Amino acid sequence: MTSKSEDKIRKSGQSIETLVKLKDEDWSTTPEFIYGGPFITKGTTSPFMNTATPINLQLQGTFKKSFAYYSLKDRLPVIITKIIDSLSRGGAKGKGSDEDVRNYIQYLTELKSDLITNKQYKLLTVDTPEAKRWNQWIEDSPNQYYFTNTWVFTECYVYRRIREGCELNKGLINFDPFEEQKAKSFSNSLEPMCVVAEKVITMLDPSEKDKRKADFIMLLKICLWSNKCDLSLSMGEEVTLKNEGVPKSPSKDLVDPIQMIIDLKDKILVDDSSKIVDQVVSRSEAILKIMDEPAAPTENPEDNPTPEGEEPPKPKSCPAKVTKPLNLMFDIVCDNAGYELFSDLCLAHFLISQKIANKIRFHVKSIPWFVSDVTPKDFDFVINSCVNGCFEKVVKVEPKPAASEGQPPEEEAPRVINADALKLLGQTWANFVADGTFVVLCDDFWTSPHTFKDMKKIQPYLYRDLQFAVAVLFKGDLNYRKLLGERNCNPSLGFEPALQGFLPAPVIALRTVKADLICGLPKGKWEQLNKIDPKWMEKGDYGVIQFCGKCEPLKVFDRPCALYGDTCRGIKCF
Ligand SMILES: O=P(O)(O)OC[C@@]1(O)O[C@H](CO)[C@@H](O)[C@@H]1O
Repeated sequence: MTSKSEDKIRKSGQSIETLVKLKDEDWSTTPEFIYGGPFITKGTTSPFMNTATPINLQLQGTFKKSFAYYSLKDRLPVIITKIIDSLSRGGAKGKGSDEDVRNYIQYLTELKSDLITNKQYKLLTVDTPEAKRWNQWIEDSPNQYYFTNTWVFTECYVYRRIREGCELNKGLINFDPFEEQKAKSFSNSLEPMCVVAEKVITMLDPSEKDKRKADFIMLLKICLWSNKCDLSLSMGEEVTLKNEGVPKSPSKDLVDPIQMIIDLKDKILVDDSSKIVDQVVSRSEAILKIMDEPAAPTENPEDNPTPEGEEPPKPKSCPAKVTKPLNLMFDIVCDNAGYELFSDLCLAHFLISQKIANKIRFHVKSIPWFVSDVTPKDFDFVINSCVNGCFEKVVKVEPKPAASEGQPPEEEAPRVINADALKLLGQTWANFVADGTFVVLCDDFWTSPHTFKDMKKIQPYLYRDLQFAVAVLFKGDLNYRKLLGERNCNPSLGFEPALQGFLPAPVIALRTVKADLICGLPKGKWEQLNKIDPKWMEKGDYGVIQFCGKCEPLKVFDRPCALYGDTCRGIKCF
């Protein structure tokens, strides 16, 4: 494609399909595509272009120099192949019958073939309301081919299909093809978990302002770097902080996430952590004040006279009319299980113990997703495994430099790392789950192909739920892509405009960079990093901590009764 036509696309801001028409519907099944990768063929207008994603367009597999193209062509097929291999080696033993497993293997083989030959999506065949919604989204989608739709749509579609293969085979209905990898990744991360747990224990007593701020910032950074532990980027290969290397650690034998914060200081490209702490704390205090105000009665007693001798009913508001939070809630839209979820739980615990929140809502995925994303089962698994954690390591500590010249360096006693603190935290988290301080939610929107600017339209109830939060923390790269509408915006565009109107509550993003889109960089930084390493956006070596404090005020909801039938009787709210 010429730079002139790139310019045209850039300026028009239109989708590529409106400009480059696929003339031949069957182009994707030509030998040129199947046997040599999607090359541009003579005489056919190909949608593939030898460019990176042009600015302001959405990421999609047609841009051959983009991570989307590489991911659809290589990474995702490998992930499917690995499931097939594991099933062939008995990976679903005891879960489904031999026939179930055979069917699933066949289903996955077809799915992989459809993906690599850029076929048109097939509709889901399971008969559930959620699958029907998915089919509607597919049918409404202007482009229904794997490489020519947006990358996020296709990826989500593939994971939804991986799930459908289980739903279609009775014995595999509860089967998670990634469970084993997630469990392994947890046990391989016990060391950094024990190190962090020991530190977190020192952050839980009520503390003065400066210490509280420093601890909050440290936890944000621990949570940021925990996003390196993502099994989809590694295509299922083991990832722990261990293989990330901790260059200058004083005790080299230890995987120490606290030291990592210092070592990776320069890899945080945008750091709003101080602003996050200040604004979250003051919003939490402001909400607390509103919560303490007496509730205005919402009913007219004359309409419902209390029978003589009975206590008048306590005024209850229709949730649709509630415009002030009833709890100090902090929401975490989770990403990966294992060490990453552990770090999120540490932050959540800190927020509760410092009374910045009194309830944490964890939003997780209802189905296995992007290999290592948290499901409700993983959530329980991580907490239970912390409760039962077993680990001990004696680490040699580097001697301190000599106090004065001529003196030998001061020997340090070895450090013993064990799971005592981890168990204690795990037990408290189990109690928090039991008493409702920690709530696990899994709205289907999180496993839909939609980006967040459309949440209000597609899933208005979820949007409104988020509006009650002190802040909403979005973890990881996929959530980041969805926050930015999967759009390759100008890298120096501010975070707020990049969100394109998605402002339910203050938004925090903690993301290690694993896809080629970003916002909020100082001018010139993106170009400078590209010169050092053209692939810097695909490796998770850099991170951003971004914040948008602007949010939509909570108003009376325009959909009173559909959802709240139990509490909302007719047009009157009690
Ligand atoms: O959301 P996460 O776990 O941080 O990252 C998910 C991820 O591995 O998957 C996508 C490609 O499949 C990439 O954008 C990203 O690298």
